[in-house]
Amino acid sequence: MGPADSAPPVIRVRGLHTRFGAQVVHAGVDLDVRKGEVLGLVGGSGTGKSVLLKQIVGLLRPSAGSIEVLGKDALNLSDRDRLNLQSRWGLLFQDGALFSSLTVLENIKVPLQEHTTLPPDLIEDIARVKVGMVGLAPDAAAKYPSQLSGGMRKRAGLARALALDPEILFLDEPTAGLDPIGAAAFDELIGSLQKSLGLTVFMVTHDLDSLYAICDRIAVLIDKRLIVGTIDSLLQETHPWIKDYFHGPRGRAAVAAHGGAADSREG
Ligand SMILES: Nc1ncnc2c1ncn2[C@@H]1O[C@H](COP(=O)(O)OP(=O)(O)OP(=O)(O)O)[C@@H](O)[C@H]1O
Repeated sequence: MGPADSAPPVIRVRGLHTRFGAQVVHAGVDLDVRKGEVLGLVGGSGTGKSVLLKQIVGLLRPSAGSIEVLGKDALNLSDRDRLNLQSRWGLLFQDGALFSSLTVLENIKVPLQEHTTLPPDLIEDIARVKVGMVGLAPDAAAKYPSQLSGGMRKRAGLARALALDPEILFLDEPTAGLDPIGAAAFDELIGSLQKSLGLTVFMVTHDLDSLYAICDRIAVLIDKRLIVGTIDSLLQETHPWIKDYFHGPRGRAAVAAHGGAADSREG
């Protein structure tokens, strides 16, 4: 069931360094994201998770190192190749980042209008399919973002991220701001879309429930580098931050909710 270890990585980061003035954020980050896996990126506040995501999608440039996405050198792309690569991933930021002056349907149409030459009626049909795909009622299509709940806005943002049938889905704190039931429903939606569409998912999160529910592997940003493993392997790590994170009260609650066995490993 799990993604094959032998498949070439969809995202490959090597020797990444990031510096903002005197502040060093990353000092030798290495990462392989495998095709078809859900990788969760966690770490303390301000450790550089969002910066890493932005670097992978080309919104920020690292100080040194290499980033390959879908076999392309993401730091040295022509404008044409960049546009082409951007059409192969979907991006969902925390608040959905919808255009407030456009309806849900119009928001979903934007990437189709920007990246394809499909006729308007086909774009309309595709956008309506995406509305259904993320579990929004058909009448949500005509609403403006301000008329939606936080959960609906996230779903609309997800529909837009899926507009071009991407190979990779990037999510930054997808469940932030949702109540536990809404967050669990959103996790379930991402998990089922990932399976049915064969997506590779790269997700920055603070949500331990999300890690247990849908992540195949977890990358922990710690001491300016990444430690990558499965939940089971990370439960055995001795680094104090990782121990606190997975064995602390929230970690125990997540284990209890998802039927894991962290406590038995603590003794
Ligand atoms: N464009 C930028 N210019 C200068 N400093 C930046 C920039 N973007 C981020 N930083 C700094 O880099 C550090 C890492 O920021 P980042 O947003 O990646 O943290 P994070 O791990 O996502 O944190 P959180 O979990 O709190 O969202 C922070 O100290 C932040 O202030």
